[in-house]
Amino acid sequence: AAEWGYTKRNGPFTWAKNYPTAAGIRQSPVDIDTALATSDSSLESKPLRWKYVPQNTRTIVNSGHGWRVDVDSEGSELVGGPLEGTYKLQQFHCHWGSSSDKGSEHTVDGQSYAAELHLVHWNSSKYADCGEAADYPDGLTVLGVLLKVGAKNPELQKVIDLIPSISHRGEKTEVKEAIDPAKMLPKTLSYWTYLGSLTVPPCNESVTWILFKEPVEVSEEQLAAFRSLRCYKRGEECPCDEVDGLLISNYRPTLPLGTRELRECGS
Ligand SMILES: NS(=O)(=O)c1ccc(C(=O)NCc2cccc(F)c2F)cc1
Ligand SMILES: [Zn+2]
Repeated sequence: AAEWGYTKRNGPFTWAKNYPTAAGIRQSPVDIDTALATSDSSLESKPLRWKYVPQNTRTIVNSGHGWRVDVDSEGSELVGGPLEGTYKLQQFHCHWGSSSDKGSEHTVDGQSYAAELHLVHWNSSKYADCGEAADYPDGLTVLGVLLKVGAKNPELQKVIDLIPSISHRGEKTEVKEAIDPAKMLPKTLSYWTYLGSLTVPPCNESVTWILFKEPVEVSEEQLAAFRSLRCYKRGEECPCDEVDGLLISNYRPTLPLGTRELRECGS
């Protein structure tokens, strides 16, 4: 079957054909209607806490759907807030648009941001690895960070510097200069949280979403670098009808929150 992607032919509105879960009732992303959010004292009482090991960021790969930094989960942990048990960092990646007026996956009161960073964690208290965890409703937690145009982001610059060496799908390279995921998080830790899914096929409904309220800055040049990735393999012709196979946009439009609860912690 034609590989899923973000063009008319293989984009988000076609995914349910090969991935029926994509048509489920616990899908992500969603629009955060701030008026609907309920503040929850139990969230306030258990602060979200994380520990990352910068030296454990191993490789960066062009997945064909964007860049992804794979991490050695050992030594990392995410606890507290809405979470039960301990979650370990598996990878982080980004979503963006063809221009900086769009590109985030979650929107806030209908407003899109220029991009969105996802730090993907799996429940190591209950499951053996990320792949197994992805099959359970409490298996994964993704920390989402909204990115807006502004100053150059020094930590993300370490990713940008590696993009030329992973220009085509399937290419990967060692991350030599340690990238500290903690440095890519906003200063204030207020967040919204709800139960959702992977935002790409197979769209497993196994993600506790934690989306920070405060956006983090990234420069136009850095966003342009993201869009220079290609969605096809070196030596192959471009399959996608995207402008010469450039990955100019890789965000899924929002799905209905439905009857799901949206909670918030912090102002
Ligand atoms: N954008 S996001 O943050 O919601 C997101 C997070 C994780 C993954 C992932 O792990 N995919 C690989 C994967 C893992 C387990 C099972 C699978 F089928 C699978 F494709 C994809 C998207
Ligand atoms: Zn993502």
